[in-house]
Amino acid sequence: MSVVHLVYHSEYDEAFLIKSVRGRWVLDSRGNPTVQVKVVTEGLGVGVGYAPSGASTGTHEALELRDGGKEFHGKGVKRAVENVNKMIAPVIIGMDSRKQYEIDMKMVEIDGTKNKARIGGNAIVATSIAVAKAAAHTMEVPLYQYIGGKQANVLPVPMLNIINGGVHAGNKLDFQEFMIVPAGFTSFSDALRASVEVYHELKNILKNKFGPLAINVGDEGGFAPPLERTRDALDLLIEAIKAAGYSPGDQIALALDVASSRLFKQGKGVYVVEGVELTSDKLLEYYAGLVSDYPIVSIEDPFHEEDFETFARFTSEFGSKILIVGDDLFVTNPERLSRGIATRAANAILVKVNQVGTLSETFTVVDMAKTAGYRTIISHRSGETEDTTISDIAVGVRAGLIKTGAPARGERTAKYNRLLEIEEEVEKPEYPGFTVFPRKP
Ligand SMILES: C=C(OP(=O)(O)O)C(=O)O
Ligand SMILES: [Mg+2]
Repeated sequence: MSVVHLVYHSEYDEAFLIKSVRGRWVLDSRGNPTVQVKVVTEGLGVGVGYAPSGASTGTHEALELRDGGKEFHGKGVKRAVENVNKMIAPVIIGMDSRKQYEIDMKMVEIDGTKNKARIGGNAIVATSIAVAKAAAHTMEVPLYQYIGGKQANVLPVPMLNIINGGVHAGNKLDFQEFMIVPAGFTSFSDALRASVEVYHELKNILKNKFGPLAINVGDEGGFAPPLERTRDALDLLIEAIKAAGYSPGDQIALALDVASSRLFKQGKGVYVVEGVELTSDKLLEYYAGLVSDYPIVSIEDPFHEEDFETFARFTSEFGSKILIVGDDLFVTNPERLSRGIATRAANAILVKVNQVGTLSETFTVVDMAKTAGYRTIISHRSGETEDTTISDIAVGVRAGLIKTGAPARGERTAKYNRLLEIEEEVEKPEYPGFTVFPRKP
């Protein structure tokens, strides 16, 4: 049975017909242009969708169409916006906004490429989201209920990236994300409050140890201190959790996104970690050491995006202890996920709508993952906007987990704030805590 069910009434109702579709460029959190689409229905339901943007993108993601040339240093989205207004709008105007799948497939069809390169994944994803929001608004239901029905009441466990490294920061940390995971609480709001307290303790610790420059932040709002070693970053997280009065492992655990495709040297077939060349076997041993020394509950992209084999070995050895998450590995793509399921490459998937390009394909992936017993983590991108759609998706599909950066910087806090609002709105909010992980560390 499908775990995602868009509330859909088949009767004809003029109110849901799409009246207008308008694309424009707006700015994202890195100061780059991105695509915004506004869809209005005949019943005057309004939906606004945005394309987020990654920095450590997977090779197999839907293509983000950029103009090249001089404007915006080549990052302009004029063509993508034009594609919304000239290619997508004429086709979907007049369609029933509740027919998400048909609309998404229409866009896939007129694009005609495997990776949405013609119209642009950015044009398509912003439209897909705007359509769902316009339908929900017309129906006068919140988006999470439109996606998951009245019974959608599970708030996700947040994974908060509070030390940034890799391509998201200007420091020398090889790993991209050092996250705290407040799983030992009974509600989302308590978990978030505790995380914010840890964030502020970390800020004090960093300032005292390294001076005020150490509290500059990276792309996702986490601090980007002048560290070089993974263990030093993890030690600081433990220190901050304790300083805030919480118990590491029991109340607040740790998680990593290695984003290891960026550390992999193709020609030599090795990873460079802290200046040392490691084979995939040695890297696996390195992770084993980290898992035994720290209360780690999840490691994302431990191996590069084509290495299903070592992923599978790691999962068979550590899958009963931690989540092994495929992000660049799966790129929210049904075909790559089925390969992962068949080869037992992981036990969790990072879900980013813009990696695949439409809501319908995203829901298919979530369904597939859940059916295979995989955990699902709904995720932001490092380049974000004020859009809060992922919060509603996380609740709507009962994802259980969300990854949306530090609890600072407006484009990240918007998502947390939306979840606080949803928690108050639903009748019996549930917070899954450690049940979404194989075990408490
Ligand atoms: C959120 C991430 O970063 P980006 O958006 O740069 O891919 C990630 O790698 O999980
Ligand atoms: Mg990642």
